[in-house]
Amino acid sequence: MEGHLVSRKITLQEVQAHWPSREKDVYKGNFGHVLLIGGNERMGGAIQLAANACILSGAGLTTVATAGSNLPAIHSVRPEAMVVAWEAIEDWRELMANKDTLAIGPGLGGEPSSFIAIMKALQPLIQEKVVLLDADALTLYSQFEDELAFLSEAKGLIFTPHVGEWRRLCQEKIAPTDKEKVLDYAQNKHLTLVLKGAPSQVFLGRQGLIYENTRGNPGMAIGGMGDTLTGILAGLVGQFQSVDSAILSGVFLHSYAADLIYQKDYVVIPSRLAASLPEVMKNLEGKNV
Ligand SMILES: NC(=O)C1=CN([C@@H]2O[C@H](COP(=O)(O)OP(=O)(O)OC[C@H]3O[C@@H](n4cnc5c(N)ncnc54)[C@H](O)[C@@H]3O)[C@@H](O)[C@H]2O)[C@@H](O)CC1
Ligand SMILES: Nc1ncnc2c1ncn2[C@@H]1O[C@H](COP(=O)(O)OP(=O)(O)O)[C@@H](O)[C@H]1O
Repeated sequence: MEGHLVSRKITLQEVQAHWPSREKDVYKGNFGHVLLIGGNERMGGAIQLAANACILSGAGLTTVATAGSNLPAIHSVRPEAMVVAWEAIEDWRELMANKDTLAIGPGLGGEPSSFIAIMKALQPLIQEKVVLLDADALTLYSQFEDELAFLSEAKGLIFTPHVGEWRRLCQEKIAPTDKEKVLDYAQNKHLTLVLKGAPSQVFLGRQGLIYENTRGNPGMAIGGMGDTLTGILAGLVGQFQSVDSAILSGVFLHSYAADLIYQKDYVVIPSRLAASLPEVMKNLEGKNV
């Protein structure tokens, strides 16, 4: 039956109540090292947007693995990022070993062999990692689902499809409005599923819960907005007590920051949204220093 399950709401009050404050003596190692993988020669902007949002949402350290041609652009826009050209990577496992969160997909392109090589390198490390698949990585996942079943053993597994990617993921078998079946899908795969839309829904497969976002606006209908969400989510994972609270808070933060811009602007430019994050997060923390 469609729409049978009741969703909880992700509200400003709830997000504010659980927003973490930074202790006085923290250092970058307390907030996670994120590895972002994506950005082929044509879509370097996608991984750049993700890296920008990841850093500006407070990740302790951010490393980007991308096509070599993207390195100068990323360095010049976000010197805080460490950047590795994927042509030069001889051992993906070594690169992944000291990273806590891996986000794969923005601008990756659809070429299967390098994706499978990355996934094979990840397999022995899977239980220590939080893994987020987005964009082209979701399309590739839908083609190699059986080989990638090991992903369910990850410390945290997050998929962030828009409706087009969702259709591919479920082989057109589950309507995005059929919450019961979407939750079943997330539960079977031990997955936190962010089904992006207006509004976005979050299916917490490991807890059997569904949340609906209460923010977002039509100014967000612009390329790069999902890449920005991926950066925010990856950036928050190392800053929250649990993966699920980071994802719920991140989905809210993304659209809340967009709503603040939409009050004045007709369209919400993704890099502008990212630039506003440190201040918006400070207000969500709500603690006077
Ligand atoms: N600056 C850049 O380099 C950018 C790169 N991008 C990258 O472009 C690649 C392809 O992503 P796309 O999403 O464009 O293409 P996809 O082919 O993955 O998805 C688009 C298809 O899904 C359908 N669809 C149905 N509902 C949809 C919805 N609510 N939102 C979006 N599509 C919906 C569309 O009609 C279309 O057929 C990704 O790697 C992405 O990261 C984009 O994010 C745009 C910006
Ligand atoms: N009309 C809208 N109302 C609310 N949120 C929207 C609207 N349009 C887009 N969004 C949000 O913007 C983001 C778009 O993501 P996506 O389609 O993956 O972008 P891209 O692939 O170009 O980076 C999602 O988080 C989605 O929820």
